[in-house]
Amino acid sequence: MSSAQGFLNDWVESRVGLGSNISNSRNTSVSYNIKGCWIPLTDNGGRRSLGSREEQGSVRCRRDEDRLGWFPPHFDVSDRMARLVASDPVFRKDNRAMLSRKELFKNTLRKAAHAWKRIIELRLSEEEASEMRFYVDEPAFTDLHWGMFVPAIKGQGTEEQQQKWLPLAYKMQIIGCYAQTELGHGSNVQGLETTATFDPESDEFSFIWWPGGLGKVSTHAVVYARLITEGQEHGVHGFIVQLRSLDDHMPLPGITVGDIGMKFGTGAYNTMDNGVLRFDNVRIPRNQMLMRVMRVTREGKCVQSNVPRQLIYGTMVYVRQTIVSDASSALSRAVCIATRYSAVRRQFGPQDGGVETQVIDYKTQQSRLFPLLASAYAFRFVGEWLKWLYLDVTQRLQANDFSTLPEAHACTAGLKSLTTSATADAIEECRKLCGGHGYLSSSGLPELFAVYVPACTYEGDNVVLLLQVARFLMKTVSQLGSGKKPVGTTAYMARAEDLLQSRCSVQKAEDWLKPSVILEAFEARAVRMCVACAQSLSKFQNPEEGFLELSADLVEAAIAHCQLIVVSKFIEKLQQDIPGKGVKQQLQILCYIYALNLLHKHLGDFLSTGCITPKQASLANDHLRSLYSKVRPNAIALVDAFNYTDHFLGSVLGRYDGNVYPKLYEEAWKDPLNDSVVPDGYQEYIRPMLKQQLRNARL
Ligand SMILES: CCCCCCCCCCCCCCCCC/C=C/C(=O)SCCNC(=O)CCNC(=O)[C@H](O)C(C)(C)COP(=O)(O)OP(=O)(O)OC[C@H]1O[C@@H](n2cnc3c(N)ncnc32)[C@H](O)[C@@H]1OP(=O)(O)O
Ligand SMILES: Cc1cc2nc3c(=O)[nH]c(=O)nc-3n(C[C@H](O)[C@H](O)[C@H](O)COP(=O)(O)OP(=O)(O)OC[C@H]3O[C@@H](n4cnc5c(N)ncnc54)[C@H](O)[C@@H]3O)c2cc1C
Repeated sequence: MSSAQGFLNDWVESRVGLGSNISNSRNTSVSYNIKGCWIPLTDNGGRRSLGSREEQGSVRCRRDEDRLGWFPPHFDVSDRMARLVASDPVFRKDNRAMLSRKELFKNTLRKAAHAWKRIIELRLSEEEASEMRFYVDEPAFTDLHWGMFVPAIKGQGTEEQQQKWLPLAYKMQIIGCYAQTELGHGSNVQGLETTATFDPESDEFSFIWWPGGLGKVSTHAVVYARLITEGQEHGVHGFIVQLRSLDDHMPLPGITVGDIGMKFGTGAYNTMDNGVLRFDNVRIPRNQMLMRVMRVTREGKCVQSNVPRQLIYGTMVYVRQTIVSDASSALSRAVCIATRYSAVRRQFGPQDGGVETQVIDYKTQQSRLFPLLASAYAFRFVGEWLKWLYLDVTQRLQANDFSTLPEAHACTAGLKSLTTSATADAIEECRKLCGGHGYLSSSGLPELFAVYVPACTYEGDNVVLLLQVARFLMKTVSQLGSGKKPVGTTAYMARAEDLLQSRCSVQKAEDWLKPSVILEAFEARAVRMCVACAQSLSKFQNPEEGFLELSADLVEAAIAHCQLIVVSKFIEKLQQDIPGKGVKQQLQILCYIYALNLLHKHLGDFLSTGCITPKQASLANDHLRSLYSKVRPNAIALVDAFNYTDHFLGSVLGRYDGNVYPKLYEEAWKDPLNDSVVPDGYQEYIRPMLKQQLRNARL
């Protein structure tokens, strides 16, 4: 169930918004707030001086009373929380790269405690608290507590277990993590070696285990282990295990726990205490096994409930869905920095010695940057749709309708994989788009990359997840002749026969402006790649062997299917009423850029499957180029629309006021190396070397 349910219900009697001390005003040349983001379309050719906000025109900001479609975050909430965080010195983050791991981690604890205090003081709603966590912008143990520990108990615990554990978790009287991965097993959950053996004599389990989880904070964990009762194995299940004393935080007997050490980058994900945990005959009461899927009786008998055992993986489905929306946020942030800086940066220029050219005006810059801008919007829309799909499946599960679970699994797995891979690559591309200054820590991009890139691995390695999508697609294809009609995101496969034959109708570049033409090209490509894989698979006597042999092609087919989902949800979004002068038109342009850029990048697929001809590919490319010119005048407005504060962006290059160079200079002097003019070590190392050379020279 969504974390939107029951949150803090036990202790917050009424939910009130923030007090009036937090400014909600913002002057800008605006027209429309779409899904919590703001599109202030400019009328000055997009070349706003990047001056202070007060210098911008002050057309009244239109609120999103008539919000559209799937569940957009409230703009007001988001804006208020961003400002609340930005104005609070405890949430300062510009010094992260300079801190030692211990200082960094302690500072994270301080921020988490302060955030919790503010949440209580201000009686924040769940939505507000969640936005606050977003703007604090620092991975912390609380993410796992709220994001995985609580959902695991909600999804896999019985009513009775929920009543016992959730109030404690909601009040943070216990802090939990999600301990599933072992030293030797992450992707292969069924291969976990940790065992939970039921001992009917004492009514307790014993564990031996090695997890990745929270190394320094959690008092409890949901631990995944293979259940053994009466000498028989019953698959992997979740168990609530207390790790540390609630009095002095010392590990309980039989438990060895600690941090796994520094990870990629400075700052970045090192604010998180990923941990190592060893159990040595730890015993827990029987009723601490999460028993919604399977119950163990007092006698040690296993009783299967009517819910599918895949529900044990339910927490991962929930988190994968949130990761898709997070991808849009991380990507929009990098794109905002790169776009603003590209408008400030000038290189080369007219031969007559006039002002140099803004690098954003180079077609190469546009062809690298604008597809990323389009992707940020595309991922936002698909993320909102996925949230809807997730809520829908959870409601169905409650009514014992499990029919849409496989699709929900395939969509969350596939879109998590697609969007995180694209976002990680995009952040790195944005760094390069900012030239040398992008490599500076103060650009904000190196840390953003370092903190973001593990999203390609956690919650399921991206390739492993695409193979899950491929499995689902092969099943769908194999059922095509059986009368079972594919539905939801695979509904297009019902038209497989037509799509296998269809010919793209494009004759001139503008024909690529028809959503139906784009959709059909993506559908035909996906269906043809899936059917080709299915045909190759059918040649193997052993399907599992075939699956392994063809896995690289299957991954490509899964990507084609997932890209189709993103394109189709973008197009669907545009079929809705979108108020605001010119907004829909801008989004349409971004939609075409998203789709045609994918087509260009994956031309091999489209050509080799015969979906389009080389001539049509060339027309698509011509059209793509012309679309970049249409985005250019509004590029700054389209990134201002994300409404990120300078605090959140954490980037000198992405500053709203465009005052990049003086601030870069200022920032450089803040480095501890510049605390003294002559560096520490001069006397020991530099001086003797120089003197030696002097002596040698004299000789
Ligand atoms: C007060 C403040 C409030 C603030 C609020 C704060 C909110 C916080 C927001 C949340 C932020 C969260 C941050 C998260 C940080 C991330 C930290 C990272 C955590 C982790 O990484 S946890 C560990 C994750 N581990 C994995 O993902 C492992 C990946 N492996 C697997 O998922 C599986 O093993 C597998 C899917 C790859 C294969 O499994 P298995 O071998 O069992 O499966 P089969 O291939 O045999 O398939 C069996 C059938 O089951 C179906 N299936 C598989 N998975 C699922 C699923 N998840 N759901 C439904 N069905 C599933 C398969 O499709 C098969 O079906 P079939 O019909 O039989 O073919
Ligand atoms: C920052 C971070 C935070 C994490 N937080 C948590 C947490 O809170 N709780 C938790 O339990 N875990 C956590 N994890 C662990 C994470 O979930 C796993 O690392 C992840 O699921 C990948 O599993 P693995 O490490 O076993 O990779 P592996 O499966 O060993 O992957 C290694 C390579 O093998 C390939 N591969 C694996 N299987 C196949 C296959 N069947 N076919 C083709 N290729 C394959 C992969 O594509 C990859 O290239 C975290 C990890 C990171 C990096």
